[in-house]
Amino acid sequence: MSPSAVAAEPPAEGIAVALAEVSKSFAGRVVLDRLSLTVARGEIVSLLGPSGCGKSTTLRIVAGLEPADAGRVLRPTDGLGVVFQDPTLLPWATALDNVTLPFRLSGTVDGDTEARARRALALVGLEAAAGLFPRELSGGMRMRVAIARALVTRPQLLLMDEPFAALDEIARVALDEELLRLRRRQGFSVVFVTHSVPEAVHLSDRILVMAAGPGRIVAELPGCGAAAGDGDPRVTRDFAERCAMVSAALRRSL
Ligand SMILES: Nc1ncnc2c1ncn2[C@@H]1O[C@H](COP(=O)(O)OP(=O)(O)OP(=O)(O)O)[C@@H](O)[C@H]1O
Repeated sequence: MSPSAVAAEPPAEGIAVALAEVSKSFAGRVVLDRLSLTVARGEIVSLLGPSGCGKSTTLRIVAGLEPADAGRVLRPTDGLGVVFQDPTLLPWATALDNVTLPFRLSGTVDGDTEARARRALALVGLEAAAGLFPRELSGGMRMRVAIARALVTRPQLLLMDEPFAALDEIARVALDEELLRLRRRQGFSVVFVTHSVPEAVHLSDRILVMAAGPGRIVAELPGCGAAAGDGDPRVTRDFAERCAMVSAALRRSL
């Protein structure tokens, strides 16, 4: 961490993450300029914006993988789960062993570890695949293992960077539904980076549209996440209208 980097602090009650006036430069080029955002406990918030506007940098600062140069970063002190586009599973380890990895990395394996990993696999519908290796799983199943690994420690906050972008449309929508179901069940918050307007609208309670040069939030719009029920919201007129509003904000951000 550079000497000027800001340290993270725990957020206030009811808040999952807050960035206040966060700035970040790479080699003298300002990538984020006094960016502020707040995510409430249990909320799903998507970051949407043109390529290079700083979505991943924002997520990496929240994750603590990148230091901010200025501003305040408030995030949970008791761990968070991170899922990237590449599920980054260990190819030589079974699905079960991949899910136990966070405990092995932190040296906290105990008599309950395997049962917790099996429960996390069951949460994503993969209890029967515990003994399979990544090469024996489809792309969607590998991503489910990565989600189980991110959730196995029961984090309050999940950070996801285009996690379903490499999947086909059917697998992607199924995982969007899965994530909403898991959130209803476990109550975690999500910061979700995506390039897909329908995905952002489907999943999110709120959508933050970013613009580049330097990266900042230029619009905030409601998604369907909070209203998600059993039916498919993507076929409703309300869904189409929300998508049109987000697309218009995205066009204005260019
Ligand atoms: N470690 C780094 N060193 C130098 N420049 C970086 C670094 N990380 C990101 N950048 C630059 O910061 C800018 C924002 O990158 P970032 O990956 O956050 O954008 P993004 O909105 O997530 O893009 P995309 O949608 O294409 O994934 C880009 O110009 C990128 O080249």
